[in-house]
Amino acid sequence: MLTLSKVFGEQNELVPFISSYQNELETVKVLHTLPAAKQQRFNELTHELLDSLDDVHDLKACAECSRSSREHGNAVYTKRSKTNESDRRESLLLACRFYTHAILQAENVHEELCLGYANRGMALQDFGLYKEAYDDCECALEYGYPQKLQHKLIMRQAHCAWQLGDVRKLREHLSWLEQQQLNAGYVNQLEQLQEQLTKLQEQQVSEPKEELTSEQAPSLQILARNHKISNSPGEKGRHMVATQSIQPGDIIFKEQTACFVPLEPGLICQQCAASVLYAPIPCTQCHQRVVYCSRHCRQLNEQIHSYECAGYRKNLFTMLGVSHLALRMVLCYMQEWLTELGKGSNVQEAWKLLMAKASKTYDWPSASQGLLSLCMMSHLDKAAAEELIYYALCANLLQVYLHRCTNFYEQLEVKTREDWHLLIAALILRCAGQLLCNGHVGDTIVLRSQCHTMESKLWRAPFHLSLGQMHKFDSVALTTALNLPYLALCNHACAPSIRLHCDGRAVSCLAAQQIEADEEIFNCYTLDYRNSSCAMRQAQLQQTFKFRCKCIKCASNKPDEIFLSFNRYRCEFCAHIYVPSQREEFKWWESESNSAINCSKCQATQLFNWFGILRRTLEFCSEQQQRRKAYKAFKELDTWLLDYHSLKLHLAQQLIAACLTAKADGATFDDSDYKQLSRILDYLLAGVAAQHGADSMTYISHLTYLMDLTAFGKYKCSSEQLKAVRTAINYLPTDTKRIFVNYYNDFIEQRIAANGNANANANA
Ligand SMILES: C[S@@+](CC[C@H](N)C(=O)[O-])C[C@H]1O[C@@H](n2cnc3c(N)ncnc32)[C@H](O)[C@@H]1O
Repeated sequence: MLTLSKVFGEQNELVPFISSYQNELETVKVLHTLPAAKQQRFNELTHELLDSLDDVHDLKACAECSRSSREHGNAVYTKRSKTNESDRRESLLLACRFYTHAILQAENVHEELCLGYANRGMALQDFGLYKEAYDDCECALEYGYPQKLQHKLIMRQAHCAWQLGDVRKLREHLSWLEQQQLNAGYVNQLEQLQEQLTKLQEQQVSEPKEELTSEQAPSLQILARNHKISNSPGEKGRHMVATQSIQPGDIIFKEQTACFVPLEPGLICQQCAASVLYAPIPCTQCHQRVVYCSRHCRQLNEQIHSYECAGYRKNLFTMLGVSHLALRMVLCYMQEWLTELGKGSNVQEAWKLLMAKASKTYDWPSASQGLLSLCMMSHLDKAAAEELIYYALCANLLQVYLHRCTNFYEQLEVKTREDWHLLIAALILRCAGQLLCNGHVGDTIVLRSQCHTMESKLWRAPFHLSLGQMHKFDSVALTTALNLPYLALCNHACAPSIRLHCDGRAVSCLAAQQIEADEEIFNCYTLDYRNSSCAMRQAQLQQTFKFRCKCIKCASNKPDEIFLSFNRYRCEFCAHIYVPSQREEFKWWESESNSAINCSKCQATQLFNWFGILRRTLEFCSEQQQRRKAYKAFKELDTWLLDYHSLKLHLAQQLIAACLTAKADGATFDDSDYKQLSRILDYLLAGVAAQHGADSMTYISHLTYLMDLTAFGKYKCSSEQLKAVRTAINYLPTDTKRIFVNYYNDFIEQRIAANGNANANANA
């Protein structure tokens, strides 16, 4: 297989040096107007690269693997207990895991796919995941489930429809079943479901209201006119300004993008960006790299995916980073941009017309997302020549990919092919340039990497965790790269005045502090002033965003005071208080390299034996004696690590997580364990609030420890903390929120009620 760097290296040598930048169209023209021999070699290289990425799987082997996984699933499912609820659940979830493997491994082998789906549907239905089970039956039918057995699946779908209260579907399936020759057992089931249908019809005098689905929701919601976009010319460009006093926590706007790519394609739904928890539905063509949370999502993404499927199959996009999102932008907004492009009689004119539209000023809140995106700024004109050529080569590669591997160009009939190739490459290049300084990354709370969603110990019922399992949702992951052109109108400050909460493709922008009328509203493009030094931020802002930050934090005479306060050590030899001299040394425990840290006064290299001692005990937290050692070692950190030291917070988190994991695995804890853990947790939460803010995703992820300890009845939770938990839950994305709300209601509410604090419900 050819590598991107090798091909780009060779192509680079064929292309003349671009000494002065004009625009994206002129840049890609350079790649299309080489002397004949060079042009031929250049094009050959692109084609060879695309060909070399073809990864054809042996379908016979896929079918065998899939069958074997399904048979394992069947063996577990058949042996499920009829009496012991927890054993039964364990078998069902394990069977589901095997069936999911079977579905993923089957690739495009329909005979295996339909059986995998049919069997997973059966296990999911038994577990109570009716929506997912219903979809699996539908998939099994789609992939050719044997006709003579189809009544089994339809009966299952009817059962799920009944459980979901879906009268229309239940009626539809029952009327199909009534036409069939069924044996006595099925006739009995049919009669029971007919009774349920009558009951449901009586209950539902009116049809249930359709929920506002993502595709109907407006892309931008300005919930209160508390801000405006200022177009004033000048160094800062457009920016967001408050038009009235905004209180902390007030919502400023909600933006939902049509354009994002999952950073973990196999775990995040390609359509709605939700975490796919239980039952992924993969595209069967692109080696499991694309999954959906439902058939509905798969259907909504069909058009876009038809242009990307081959690219995923070739694993092309992971190599291209931001250029993949740039391609998505072109795919998502092309229809809108075509109106303008189509008016030009040649490529030059078409480009000019579109760029004229891009340089105008609009009423930004009411502009469409395609128009807002078109108008986003770019700094490609300031990029170094190598950077510019790299993005141009990516754009060219994607343009050739669209032409060779998809039918994308069929919608563009208006001009000659060559024109369109130039235009599309120029548009991809332009979008990449815009995304470099306007793109966003979405984060969410996820299950720890070593845990599996279908782990039986985790769940007592669908979306209901078992007691003591909440802490497994203690990880924050960057899951999506999103284009949010309205949010992108916000300028940067190192102490932002907003905070963002992601929910799939949507982001809510809330005031992080009081913002007065006429004050500018700031986002933060880098780590904030508490988590990075001024020099680190200035370098990044200059490099990527091409400006020098003059915000209050950068302009203050001690810009790094707070950041350094999280990194103060006491010297093991002379007791002097110091911070490491090199910024790479600040988080040395996260890096592989073993660079020495020296005291700034006596220059002695620090031994950090205390670190090794604590780290070793963490591995044996199931043993009480080791835990005692760990608590003691943690206490002794006070000597060496000052205040809310980043390392001490890290170790506090590791210690609590290790202990709660040991407890979940059956270790016995006594009151002194809980006392110690509560003390460490108080320190951790206060430190994380100081470093990241009590509304940050990191803080929310640490509240999972508090939730477990409170659920055990072993943590004295203050009413402020409970309020913080309930508020935090409301900021979570819909898919995770459901799990947190259930845990709160299942375990914590009872505890509060027992302590006479009964009226707190997480669904506030
Ligand atoms: C996401 S855009 C923000 C909106 C932008 N001002 C516009 O007119 O589209 C980021 C770019 O805005 C400019 N910018 C953002 N914050 C700035 C600041 N604090 N000072 C100067 N320029 C800033 C930089 O050019 C940066 O690359």
